[in-house]
Amino acid sequence: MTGVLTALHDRAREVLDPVFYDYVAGGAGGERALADNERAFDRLALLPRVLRGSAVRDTAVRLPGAPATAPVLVAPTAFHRLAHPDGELATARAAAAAGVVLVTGLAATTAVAEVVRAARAVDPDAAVWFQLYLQPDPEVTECLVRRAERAGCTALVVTADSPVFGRRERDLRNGFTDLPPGYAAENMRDLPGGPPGGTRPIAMSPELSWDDLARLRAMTALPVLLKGVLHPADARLAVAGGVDGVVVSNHGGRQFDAVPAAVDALPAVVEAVAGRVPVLLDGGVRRGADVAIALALGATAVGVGRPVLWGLAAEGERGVRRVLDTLLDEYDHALALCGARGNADLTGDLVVRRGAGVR
Ligand SMILES: Cc1cc2nc3c(=O)[nH]c(=O)nc-3n(C[C@H](O)[C@H](O)[C@H](O)COP(=O)(O)O)c2cc1C
Ligand SMILES: O=C(O)C(=O)c1ccccc1
Repeated sequence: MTGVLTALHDRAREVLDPVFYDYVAGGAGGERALADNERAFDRLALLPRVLRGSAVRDTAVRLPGAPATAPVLVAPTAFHRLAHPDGELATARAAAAAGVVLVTGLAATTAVAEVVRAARAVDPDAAVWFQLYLQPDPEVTECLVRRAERAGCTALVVTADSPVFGRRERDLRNGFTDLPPGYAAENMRDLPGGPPGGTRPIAMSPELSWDDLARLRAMTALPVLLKGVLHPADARLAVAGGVDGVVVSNHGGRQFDAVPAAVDALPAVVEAVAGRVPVLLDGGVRRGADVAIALALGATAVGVGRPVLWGLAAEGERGVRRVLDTLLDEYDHALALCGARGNADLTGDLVVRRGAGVR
């Protein structure tokens, strides 16, 4: 029950300011979607094949803007310096050392150029992607894209599940609305229309449309992934709009309480995308077996959000490294126990509903 990730979570709860702990741990509304993300994995089981394994298992995946890489990514999360003084620099070093793609966020407390530099100092081939919210002013968006390109990011992840900010009852109760003094969203510094040397607030807009995605698509040669897709029709529109990947996500249950668990939304999106681009998933991944379940259901890779912040808060770079290494070790072990020689042997017939029997 209490694996490495649980222990790091417990430690993070002890060391963090309770207001920031709540910000990370919490979700929108009654936290039903938050709880369901993990519970949905608990409701699924894997049906191993026997006598067909291998001593060496091929866990590498091909993703846009990344060398052959592990099937686990660091999902974009805000404000790493509130978890640990080394902030995003520690996360970047740990991800690079583990061979994992880091998706650094628009709301990072370290500028993207510094994040990429830290990752590349560990591994010159380390892949860092940049997550952004399309800003209502296209000039601001363009400036952010150029910044990510110049920094050396190899893909963009556009988060589409936030037309408005989620109602997070813990944050409302605690009065947590923004970064405390002394911290800033460094990627928002020196932008058109903003104060010289200062930062602009990150805007969310309910008026964004597929035209805005098309404008971004035309703005850059970098691969673009669309994050926060749950409806299969949106997955089809995204592929038609030229995206290079789709991320099935409910934002860790932080946006809308009424949505299903990410892994429950995955199969329909995989079917709609029909192999045209990779489908990624995040939300509720806590064990290597969860990675295996998601891949068996058709995901190419999964993102982890909160566990990375727990590792960071508990032990800095070392804690993030422990989170990622544990998930990758557990995943390799799950492959062995499934009789899989690699990711490709994880097929849909291996996934059954726990408690429902096997047909
Ligand atoms: C504290 C925190 C901040 C987050 N900030 C962002 C963000 O700025 N942009 C974004 O696209 N997703 C953000 N997310 C969502 C994550 O990218 C991811 O979808 C989610 O955490 C996955 O669920 P998990 O925490 O269960 O792994 C955030 C999540 C957390 C916990
Ligand atoms: O907290 C979040 O989930 C999030 O996505 C976000 C977005 C903008 C600023 C800070 C956090």
